[in-house]
Amino acid sequence: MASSSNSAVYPVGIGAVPARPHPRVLSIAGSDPSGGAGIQADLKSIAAHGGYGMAAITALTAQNTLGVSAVHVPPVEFLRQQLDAISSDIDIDAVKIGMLGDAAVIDEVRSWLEEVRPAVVVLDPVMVATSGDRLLHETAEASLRSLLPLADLITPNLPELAMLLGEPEAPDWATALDQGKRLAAECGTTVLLKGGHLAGNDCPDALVNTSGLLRQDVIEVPGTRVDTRNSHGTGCSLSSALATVQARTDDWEASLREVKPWLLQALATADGLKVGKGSGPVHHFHHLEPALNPAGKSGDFAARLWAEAVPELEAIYGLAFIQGLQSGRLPEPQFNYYLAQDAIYLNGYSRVLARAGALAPTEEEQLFWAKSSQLCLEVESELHRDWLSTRPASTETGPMTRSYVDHLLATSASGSYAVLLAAILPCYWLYAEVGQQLHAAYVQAGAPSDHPYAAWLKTYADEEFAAATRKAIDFTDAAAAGASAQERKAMVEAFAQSCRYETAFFDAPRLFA
Ligand SMILES: Nc1ncnc2c1ncn2[C@@H]1O[C@H](COP(=O)(O)OP(=O)(O)OP(=O)(O)O)[C@@H](O)[C@H]1O
Ligand SMILES: Cc1ncc(CO)c(N)n1
Repeated sequence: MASSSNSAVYPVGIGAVPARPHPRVLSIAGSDPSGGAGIQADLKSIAAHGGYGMAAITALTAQNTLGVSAVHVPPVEFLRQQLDAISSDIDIDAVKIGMLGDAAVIDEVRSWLEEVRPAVVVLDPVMVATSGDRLLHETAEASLRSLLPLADLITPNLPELAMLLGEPEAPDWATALDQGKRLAAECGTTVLLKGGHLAGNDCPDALVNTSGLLRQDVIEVPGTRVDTRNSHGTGCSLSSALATVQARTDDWEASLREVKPWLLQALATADGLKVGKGSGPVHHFHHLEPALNPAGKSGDFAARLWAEAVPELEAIYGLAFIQGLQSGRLPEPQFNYYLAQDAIYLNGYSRVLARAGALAPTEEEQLFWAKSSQLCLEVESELHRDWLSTRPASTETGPMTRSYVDHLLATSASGSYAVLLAAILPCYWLYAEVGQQLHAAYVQAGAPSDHPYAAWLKTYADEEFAAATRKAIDFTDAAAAGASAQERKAMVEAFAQSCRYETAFFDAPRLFA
């Protein structure tokens, strides 16, 4: 949770380049109709990093996750028309260059680059697809070499690195680093060495520049290999993400450190996309999926419950209370009302959690609920000590608070552990989800210190609470596995009802404060 919010920080302007929250990024690359590589991957990757993506198509491929079956390179005059149409109208903050196809295309791109001189140029020297198919005509390799000095960053994989130097492929990382240094010195640019083609558990990358442009000649960013065959388009995705982030940070090391965890997570979640029979694409937008959403584990009861929560979550984000909490424009009496009602609610919720402990079938669960019950009371007294002691707020139980707690108490009186857990869960799950989003939005806005609810928002994204939520989800899931069909139906109803109360609870300050 913490890392995803870190990557949302937009620096306020480092070096000479002002921070641009939505860099305009152009991909000059080939089309992959199956969507995993080429311009399709680039546009997703640029958007995933907050950029505005554009694409001038150098070549059309007919390919899928199994391989490339045909390549068509349209007349270069038409590529030039695309490039001119863009640059005559739009200021381009960064360019990513991918598949070029043949020497005529390379010449055209070189002539355009020399004229337009975009601030950031990342060149991914694409030669061979993951499937082994050629994407650059063999006779164009020398032309490609002559394009390298026009780039700020080159991102070869190990076979491409070897080809650019005219040497055999590096058998290990040390040799690759040595080759990278020589290539960087030869063409006077920064080289990003990629470890994807290494054998073994590690997947390191390294920025190399021997002319003093970096903090040191070699900056290595380690990575653990993700066990997946779905890595189609990782190179495209990485280079376009780097171009986008670099336009914001003007710092290659910072850019790589931001992009690499995103790419690793995109690989780690790739299998869930279920695209194609071969090497499928990575999941560019994994960070938009609720972190606690168990959708990947199809068949799980929790996923069934989550489907009930999604519309409610959307309603919550639409509430004036939540929007005001996020923008800081929420009237203070509403905030105070919310805090006071939350304290009252936590007291009732604590009793319900204690009941779950009493019904729990295992000691692990009994302990978890007993501890959670206690924690609730601690948070209640903290609310009184730190927040409510200095704020005027009624101590009367509001109508929504009463209804919600009554619903929980009634469910606990039914005696079914499984149904009780389903009723308990939304308070964890929706709260964790909303808290995480609110906190991420606050960080993304530059964590303004004059935000009246800053201190509150900071307490929201709590990894320990997220971990407890995951446990609560797992216990509910396990309870459902042993429940009758009738009980499972009651679980869904109890869960959905609590979700509705969660929304109503957030809306109550507007109505009753
Ligand atoms: N299985 C993996 N686990 C973790 N990281 C990986 C994995 N495969 C590739 N990477 C990372 O993905 C990026 C691309 O590396 P790679 O060497 O595979 O480039 P490439 O061959 O140009 O990619 P492509 O597969 O798109 O042709 C690098 O950051 C690399 O470290
Ligand atoms: C169009 C296109 N560009 C790049 C690659 C490299 O992954 C690919 N497979 N297809």
